[in-house]
Amino acid sequence: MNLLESINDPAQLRKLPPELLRPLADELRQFLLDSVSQTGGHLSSNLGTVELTIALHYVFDTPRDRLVWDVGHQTYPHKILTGRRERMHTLRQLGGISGFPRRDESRYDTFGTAHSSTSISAALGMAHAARLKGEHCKAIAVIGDGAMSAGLAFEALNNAGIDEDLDLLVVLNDNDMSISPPVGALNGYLARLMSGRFYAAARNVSRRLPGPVRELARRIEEHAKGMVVPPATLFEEFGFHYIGPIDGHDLDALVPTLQNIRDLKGPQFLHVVTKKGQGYKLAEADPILYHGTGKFNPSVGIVPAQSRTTYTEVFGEWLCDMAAVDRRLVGITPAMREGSGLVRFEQRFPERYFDVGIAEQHAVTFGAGLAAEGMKPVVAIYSTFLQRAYDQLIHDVALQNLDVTFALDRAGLVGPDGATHAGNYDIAFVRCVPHMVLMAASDENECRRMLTTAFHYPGPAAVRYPRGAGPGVPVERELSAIELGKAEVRRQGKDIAILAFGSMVAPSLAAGAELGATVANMRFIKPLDVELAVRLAREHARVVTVEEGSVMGGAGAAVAEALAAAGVVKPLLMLGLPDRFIEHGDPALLLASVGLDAKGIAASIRQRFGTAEPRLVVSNG
Ligand SMILES: Cc1ncc(C[n+]2csc(CCOP(=O)(O)OP(=O)(O)O)c2C)c(N)n1
Ligand SMILES: CC(=O)[C@@H](O)[C@H](O)COP(=O)(O)O
Ligand SMILES: [Mg+2]
Repeated sequence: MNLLESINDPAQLRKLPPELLRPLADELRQFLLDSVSQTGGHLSSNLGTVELTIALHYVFDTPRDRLVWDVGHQTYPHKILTGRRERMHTLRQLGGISGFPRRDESRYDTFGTAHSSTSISAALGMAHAARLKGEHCKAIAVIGDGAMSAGLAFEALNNAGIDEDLDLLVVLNDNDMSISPPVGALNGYLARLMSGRFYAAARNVSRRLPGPVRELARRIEEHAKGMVVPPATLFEEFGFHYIGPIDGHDLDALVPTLQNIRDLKGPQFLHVVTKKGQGYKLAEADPILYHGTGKFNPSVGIVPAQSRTTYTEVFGEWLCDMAAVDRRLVGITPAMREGSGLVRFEQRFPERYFDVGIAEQHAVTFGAGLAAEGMKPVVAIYSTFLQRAYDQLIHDVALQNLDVTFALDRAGLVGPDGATHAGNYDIAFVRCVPHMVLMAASDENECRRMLTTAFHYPGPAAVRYPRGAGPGVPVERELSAIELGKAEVRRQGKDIAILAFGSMVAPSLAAGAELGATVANMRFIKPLDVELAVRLAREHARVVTVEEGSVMGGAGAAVAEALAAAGVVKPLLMLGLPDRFIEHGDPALLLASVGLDAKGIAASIRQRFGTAEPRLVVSNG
């Protein structure tokens, strides 16, 4: 019998006898592997949550009971069991289902996520809402050990445990991994809990467990008699009833434990131990490689392919080169060692490498502290995750004019991760901060030079660059800087001046060639090359700005402000990302869909300036 195909809704799952849950888990895991190997996606974490997902939907009355996933990259089993099995082949593709929970995708997705450590706060809000509305349901947050390391999670714990009547369950899915190995004292603490708490765990749940499990628990309890009762856990000190750790792949332990907890009142904390990559040997052996995958053949595994140099690799190499010549350089990542290109740096300069955990706010202020003492920190951070640390950027770094370099990876559209991970706002939110320097790299070599420029600049400076490869420009070995605030004209034309920023220089050059327009690589968003912008505006009948970032408040707006301040009134077309969230999909298709490929740029210019009389046009795409 194909069990999985018979489940289109958790209500159907709940009708299964418990002995069919194991075969269901095996089918689900196989389906998951087949499916993700054909679409790409977050594999290891999902292989690890198969049993936990089944048990949660089996025991709780979802969606009446609110299941809130943290990060949401481990929700494929949840998607499969909640009516989206047949759409899994569309995962993370244009028009397909998202790789993360989405409220508009399913009523089982109670809270949209993808940035980490929000689940306890959101579930707490839901638990309070239920009580205020007089509804009876449980709010359940499922959070990983990596996500648990963030301040936000602890803010929520701190707030939740004081309320003894709250119908809240926090499930800690502890697989002893973040994307890379977890860091910090919490990780050590969880490991100690795992080694020392089995007796307490068994004692806590044994009284209401079914036959065989109760017997096992009784034997453990018996065996442990005479042991010193361990002190209260950290989570108990926060006001939670702590249960665990239990084996998160053992349905015979998970289901009765959850059934037991279901009937308990007050904040509950269940510590579940799982294995990242469970059930697929290759992923178990290398959960980092299989954290996020492209398409691959499951019987062979991921085969490293020759590909073009990425901006991330350019950064990683620059960091090592600069660290070799300047001992003050310190590299900081908030839990994104692989994604941000710091693997080699850690190997070569371990004493100057800091993975601070999923803690963007701390990463930035930690950098500020280092800079305050004369070190030269480089904070490697995805544009989207810098959003988490905006106050730290302003209050701790910029306000004190501290010498921190920001390497802003994944600037612009990122593709399959979609709107949650798109780095669309950094231009708008960084350029308005005093003291900040902000550059956008138009090719790989310029990226290296800009990083050197930012590093030598004696204040806060950021370089933004996109996900993946650039135009393929060879990268020099020297560490040469660019003159601060100086743009360059890359193509001389007439009538139209295109002022392009970063990744939009290459398509603008192609559009400029088609239209006979002048094209400038503006390089700096701040300080803007006002002199060149004004001169080009004066010399041309029409001005166009192009950026891979939000048009509102973006680089085009900076040009508009500069022209207005200089009293230059010219028809101005501002191209960039529109005032809406852009979904997941192939990055090239996404850029084309918002008119930011060469064809789209040329078409927009023709469409807006196709009239005989130039007119002032401000477009938000
Ligand atoms: C605010 C934020 N920072 C960084 C990330 C990138 N990220 C996604 S998953 C992940 C690791 C999460 O570890 P854990 O919660 O233990 O889940 P696991 O991957 O082990 O299943 C990280 C760092 C993110 N999504 N959000
Ligand atoms: C879930 C999450 O936040 C990360 O795993 C992210 O998907 C990584 O993105 P990149 O693939 O761009 O490194
Ligand atoms: Mg983990």
